[in-house]
Amino acid sequence: MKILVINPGSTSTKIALYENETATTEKTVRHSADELAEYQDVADQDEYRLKHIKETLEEINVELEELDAVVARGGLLRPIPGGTYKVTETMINDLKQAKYGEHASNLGAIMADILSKELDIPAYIVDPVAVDEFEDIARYSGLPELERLSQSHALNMKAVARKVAREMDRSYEDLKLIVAHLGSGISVAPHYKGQMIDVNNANNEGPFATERTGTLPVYQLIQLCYSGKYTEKEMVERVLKKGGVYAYMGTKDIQEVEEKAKSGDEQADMVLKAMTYQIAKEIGAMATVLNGELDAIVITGGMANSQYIVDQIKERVSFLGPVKVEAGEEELEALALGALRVLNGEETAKIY
Ligand SMILES: Nc1ncnc2c1ncn2[C@@H]1O[C@H](COP(=O)(O)OP(=O)(O)O)[C@@H](O)[C@H]1O
Ligand SMILES: CCCC(=O)OP(=O)(O)O
Repeated sequence: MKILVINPGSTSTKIALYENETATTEKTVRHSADELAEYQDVADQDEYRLKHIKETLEEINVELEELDAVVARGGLLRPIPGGTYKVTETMINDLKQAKYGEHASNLGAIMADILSKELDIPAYIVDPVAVDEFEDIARYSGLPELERLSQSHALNMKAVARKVAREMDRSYEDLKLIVAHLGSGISVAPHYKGQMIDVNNANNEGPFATERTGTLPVYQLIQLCYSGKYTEKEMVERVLKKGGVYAYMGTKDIQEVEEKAKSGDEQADMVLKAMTYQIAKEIGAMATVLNGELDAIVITGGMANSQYIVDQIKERVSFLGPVKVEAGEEELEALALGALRVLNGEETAKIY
């Protein structure tokens, strides 16, 4: 089985070719803020990103016709259980309208659908960002009409949690973990015996991140919304794409900010310290969801590559339990294996 794996992130498109369980190629195409700024909506980037995917296949001498299936990271859909889903028209309609929000992962199913129709092969998504395993108590926000939504890095958090469980010689379904994914957005989730029973919404709650504000002071936010300074679209962009580290430092490159901090830039140092302070606070809050009983805290995602960032978080949370670092992400493999389970008949694809 030759499976094309597509993972569209906020700043990159990760592409892999799998031959059964083995990755024969993995490539990350980085997209600059200027390139992406040309597109009004996330869904408009489909042809631009597909061009990069097709060029990658050409570089490795793979004809499109050789592919047996395509699998992609799933986006902001209605809240659904985890698993592998067939890409369907209903799913595509919700994603194109951004019915549950704008996010780069919405492009996964959209691009997989185009290729699936072009090549007459099946298309799937696995553990999309909309995976919802909340306990009901976690759904309360404080206003009945605003229910909290589970929108997170579910795919990577679950894949990494399983990996850590294997390393601990335990089963994921036996463990109590807090997993913090530090990417363009940040998710901090308590995993209780294989279920992600709470998580800050990585789009608009919790710590500020590379490009996102996270939780904001709500009264001041209302005042800003009604100040006449910004349209609704501009406010959404400010919260999702132009907030967080970017708003303070004018860059989404955390390595650049770290270098500045290390060379004595006080603003850079404070911004990183404030972000790691908020991440540690969120981990502390999630520890209460597990009544303080946890087997490990797992730090993962792109920013987990930074010892500087990891050390600052560890300093504040180590008292809660052992901290394990799984830098980067396991998303491409998790996607490929999710598709393979369906292609091999071990699992039936769910319908959205
Ligand atoms: N070595 C590193 N040190 C610090 N930050 C890093 C490093 N590598 C990647 N990052 C940061 O990680 C973030 C991207 O993480 P990733 O998990 O790939 O996210 P996404 O898929 O959400 O774009 C970016 O903000 C990037 O600057
Ligand atoms: C919306 C949740 C997923 C998320 O934030 O992903 P990125 O960090 O890749 O933007």
